[in-house]
Formats: sequence, structure tokens, C-alpha cells
Amino acid sequence: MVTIEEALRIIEDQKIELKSESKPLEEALGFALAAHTAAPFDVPEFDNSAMDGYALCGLYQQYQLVGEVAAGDSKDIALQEGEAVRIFTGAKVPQNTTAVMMQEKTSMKERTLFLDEMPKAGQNVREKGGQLKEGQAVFAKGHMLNPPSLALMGSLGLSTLEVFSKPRVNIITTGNELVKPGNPKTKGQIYESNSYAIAGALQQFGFQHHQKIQLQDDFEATKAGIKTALESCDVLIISGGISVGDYDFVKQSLEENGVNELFYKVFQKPGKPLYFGRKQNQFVFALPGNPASSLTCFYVYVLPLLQKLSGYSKTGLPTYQFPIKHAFENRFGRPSFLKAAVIDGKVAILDGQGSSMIQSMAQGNALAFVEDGEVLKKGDLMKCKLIS
Ligand SMILES: Nc1nc2c(c(=O)[nH]1)N[C@H]1C(S)=C(S)[C@@H](COP(=O)(O)OP(=O)(O)OC[C@H]3O[C@@H](n4cnc5c(N)ncnc54)[C@H](O)[C@@H]3O)O[C@H]1N2
Ligand code: MOO
Repeated sequence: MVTIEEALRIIEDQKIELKSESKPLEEALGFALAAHTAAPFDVPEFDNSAMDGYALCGLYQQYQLVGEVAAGDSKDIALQEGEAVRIFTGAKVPQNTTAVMMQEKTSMKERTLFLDEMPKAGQNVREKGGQLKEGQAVFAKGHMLNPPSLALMGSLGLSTLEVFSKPRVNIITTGNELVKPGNPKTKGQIYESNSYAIAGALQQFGFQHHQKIQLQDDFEATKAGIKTALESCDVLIISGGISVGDYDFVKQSLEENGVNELFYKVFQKPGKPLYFGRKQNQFVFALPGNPASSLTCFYVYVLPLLQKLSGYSKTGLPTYQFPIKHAFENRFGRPSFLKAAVIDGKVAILDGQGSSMIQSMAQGNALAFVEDGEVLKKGDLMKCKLIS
């Protein structure tokens, strides 16, 4: 049995070889950059107007109107003292522009422009290089491309990005009692639900699963199913059959398939019988079958590995601290990830903390962490990971 910190450290310390590929900008969301990026030119590349209005030369209250520049115009105008041109947001300002005045604060009589107030030097002019200077570092290797990052790369004229490839993931669910939703079931059977949570959580963080396999609690079938799954994935996520019951064949089947154990059992609730193993460059998580255990282990342990294998420089869900809405004492006998709701900056621990209870997890939006035996007073800070 390892501690939560030891388990996370073992995952973090895995030596891996990353692969990279070229992605068109429109498909690069959620991938990590495989190379450092620097700005190929100043952004913006030229001084331009932040407003629809008038570009002014000198600081006066009236000007002679001498022309117009629209966004995208490439004409090069040079203003003389006391001259103004009509200008629009994003348009390159003429040479010698002192300021831009927004049109709402102006009036025009014939070709003379009157300002309601004195302009200030530099007002409403977006300076060349104001965001980035040519050659300046934009993103380090491993930066995960979010929507604004895609916009920034696009604004640098980059249409294809070199990114780290993402791991291929397969999912196995085990259990004789499991029936696929939509089919009839007999007494004693239940509907299979963990694979939907795992596939959904994969999707939530930009990963996909390749294959989903349902196995009976049978040693030969489990061995064969794991062998098949390992033929087409980098990460195999198994749900159930990892505890000590007579029908829990996963651990032994993994051994028979040449998977080496990196840890088995974590001192935590839920998810104590969590297993992590490796076969060359393939990784296997066997998540405890209880629905809340399996999904909690996904967020806490599987996600950081998937992100590490995708070349992310930052992995795992960030931890925030929120004051607790009510007193709470951890009597579970293990450090615990509690199903919780963070609302208006405060965390409430939800009813229904059993490992089999997914209803409370579905109502909440966070996992709140509490040490074994810890006693919290109302208002004490609690470490939380937001899961939705
Ligand atoms: N004698 C002991 N028994 C148990 C221990 C223990 O230490 N000693 N640990 C308990 C803990 S903690 C957990 S968690 C579970 C984990 O067991 P398994 O990983 O072997 O999971 P299963 O036995 O296959 O299933 C547990 C539970 O979850 C339901 N389940 C399983 N798969 C699914 C699925 N895909 N969709 C929906 N529900 C699923 C299953 O029906 C069981 O109710 O072991 C405890 N026992
Ligand atoms: O570790 Mo189990 O997940 O407590 O139920």
C-alpha cells in the first residue's frame, strides 16, 4: 500500500518518450506544443487605431480633415500639424499621428473637425509590438493549446503546429453482473455505467478512447481481453475486478500479460484497491469497480498520466482552497476525496459519500480533500479539485 503522494510521485517519475506530429491549427486544441515558439514579427505589426474616429497630428481642439484610412488599407499617409484623417478600428495610423479621438467626441463642419475635449498624446493608438516584440518567446514547449493560444498562433500566421501526439486509450469493464444499458436484465444484475463516466471524463479533457471491451469475471477471458486491448493502446483503463474477491482476476491477468506492477493499493478513500502498472511503453490503470472510486481515481491519477504522455508541462487538476460551509470530521479512517459542491466560493460536503454512490458526485462539481481524522470547523480552508 502506498500513500497518495507516493502514488502520484510514481506516476510523475515515469520515464517516457514523446512522439510529435503536425496538426492544422483548427485541430490543435488541447494538444501541447512540441517546440518553443517565438514571435516572427511584432504584434501588432504597425501602430493602429483602437477606435472608429479620427487620427490627429498635434494636440488641438480643431483639425483640417485630409482623408480616410480603413482597416486593411496599406496606403502610407503622413499627417502635417493640425491635420486629421477619418480612421477605423484596427486601421494603420498615418505617420505623425499623435492620438486618435473616438467619433462620439467630435463634430464636423465642412472639412473642419471639432473635438469636445483636448486629446492626450498616444490616446487610442495601439502600439507596434505592444503585445509581442519580434523574437520574443510566446510559448514554451509543453504549453497546452487553449482557444486563446490558437488565436495567438493564428495571429502569428502559423497554420500548422508541431504538437505532441496524444496516447491511445482503451477501456475494459469487468463483471458478470454488468448489462449494457438499453438491454433487459435479471435480478442481481446491474447496468454497466463506469465506462460512460470514464469515456466522458476522457472526452472532457480532450482524449478519446479507441476500444471499449466488456469482460466476464473469468480468468481466461480476462487474460485474453487484456491481451487484445494491449494490442492497440498506450494506456489501458480497466474498471473492476481489482480487489481481493474470488472473482477479481484483473491483477493476475495483468501479470500473465507481462504488465509490471508499479503500485497496488493506495491509502485513500475512495479507491483503495487502485492498481498502476507498465509494460514497456504501455501503462495500465485498474480502477476499483465502485462507480465513485473509479471516477475519482480517474481525475486524481489517470488524468495526470494522460497529460504527461501528451507532453503537457502542467499535469493534473489544479488544487484550489475554499472555506468549508459547515464543520466536518473525517471518520473514514483514510485520507479522503469527498464529493463536494463549490458554490459562491464556499465548499459544501455532500451527503452520500459511499464509494458506490455516483448520485452525489453527479450533483456536485468538486472533489474536496481531507486528511485522515482531520477535524474542520466552518470556514476552515479545504483543498478542492473542480471536476466540472
Ligand atoms: N474483502 C474486501 N473486499 C473489498 C475490499 C477489501 O479491501 N477487502 N475493498 C473494497 C473496495 S474499497 C472497493 S473500491 C471494491 C473494489 O472492488 P473491485 O475493483 O474488485 O470491483 P468489483 O468488485 O468488480 O465491483 C465493485 C462494485 O462496483 C460495481 N461495478 C463494477 N464495475 C462496474 C461498472 N462498470 N459499472 C457499474 N458498476 C460497476 C460492482 O457491481 C460492485 O458493486 O472492493 C471492496 N471490497
Ligand atoms: O476504496 Mo473503496 O473505493 O473505499 O470503496
